Amino acid sequence: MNAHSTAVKPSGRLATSQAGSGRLELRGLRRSFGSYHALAGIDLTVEKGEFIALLGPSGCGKSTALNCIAGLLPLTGGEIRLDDRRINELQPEERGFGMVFQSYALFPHMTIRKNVGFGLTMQGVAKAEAEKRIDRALDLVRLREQGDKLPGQLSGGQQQRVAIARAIVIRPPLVLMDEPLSNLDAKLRLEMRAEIRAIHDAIGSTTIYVTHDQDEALSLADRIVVMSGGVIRQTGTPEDLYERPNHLDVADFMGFRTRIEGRVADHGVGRTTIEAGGSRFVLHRSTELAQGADIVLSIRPEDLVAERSGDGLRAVVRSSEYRGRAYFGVAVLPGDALAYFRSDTPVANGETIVLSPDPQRTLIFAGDAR
Ligand SMILES: Nc1ncnc2c1ncn2[C@@H]1O[C@H](COP(=O)(O)OP(=O)(O)OP(=O)(O)O)[C@@H](O)[C@H]1O
Repeated sequence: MNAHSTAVKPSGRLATSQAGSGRLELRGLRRSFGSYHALAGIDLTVEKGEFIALLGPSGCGKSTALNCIAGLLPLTGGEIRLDDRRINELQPEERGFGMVFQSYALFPHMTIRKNVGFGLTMQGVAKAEAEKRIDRALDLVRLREQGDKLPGQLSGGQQQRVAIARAIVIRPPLVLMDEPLSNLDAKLRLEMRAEIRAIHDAIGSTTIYVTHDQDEALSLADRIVVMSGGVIRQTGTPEDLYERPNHLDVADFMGFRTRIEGRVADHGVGRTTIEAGGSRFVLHRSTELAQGADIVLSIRPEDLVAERSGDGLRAVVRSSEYRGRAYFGVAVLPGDALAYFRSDTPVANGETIVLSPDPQRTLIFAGDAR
């Protein structure tokens, strides 16, 4: 399928055209419900052809952002621009975006072909052209043979593929997906993930994909946008987000489970002495933070290794389990903070261990980072 574009006719309605399009700009996007700010000022530019994942915990405002972009929810502030035209005032159907939701939202009494072709009928596309486009969309989702069935005769994964075909058949400048795989089992999710990216590449559209699953975001997206509390905390490539979270909320969300407050006791080149969790130990790396500065350490379980002795955080094992290759567990630090660790040998509940943070993979945030 060709990448498609839109232009605003003098009447203000969107019409399709073949010129390049799909660049989306969000400027100071706000949406409040009463005094609650679900979106507290979102700025983001999505380039044509990009695959963006909106990632964040439940309630962070992801779906609200998507619904505002789709035109399903009016803004309380800010501006949405598509290819440098303001589209705030356009109705959802005038925006012409393809949408895929967690619930497939298919018409149960219509055949798969009719479901896929529904948007084309609404657009007044001639029958012969519509049939060709339905064939192509069904080919892309590998459902050509199932066209005359009803949705109820298909599996969950197949129904979601129909929903995707329906979204892309109208050749939208932008495809919006809200947790489209949440209703599928683990194996199917993995298969569909690869298919969604392949379809995106094949049609050259711009895609915004909402998820709370970091693996999904890491594997699918060109850029990930992490939200919390109605704002964007960090935007970057999957590698940036995984390796270099720049905010504690992002770190939490990217799997840095252990969070320990402390201070920089001393530092020199390639060496930082830290007091945290009731222990004093050396991390073999430099820091730009001043001596005496309050800090928060943020560490992934695989990078906090249990030893029987040595330099690190002293803690008491609360529980542990074998996960193939290594043991993972939770230990309690003086002051009751929890540390999530890895051990290469079995550890007993109640045993005192020394947790050694990987110096290069431990994040050090200034204590007032929040
Ligand atoms: N119609 C509404 N009326 C009042 N509050 C709302 C409404 N819709 C959303 N909210 C609130 O706005 C916040 C953001 O909701 P939103 O659905 O965007 O979150 P989300 O990040 O998509 O979460 P989830 O992953 O659970 O769907 C939530 O606190 C929610 O309770």
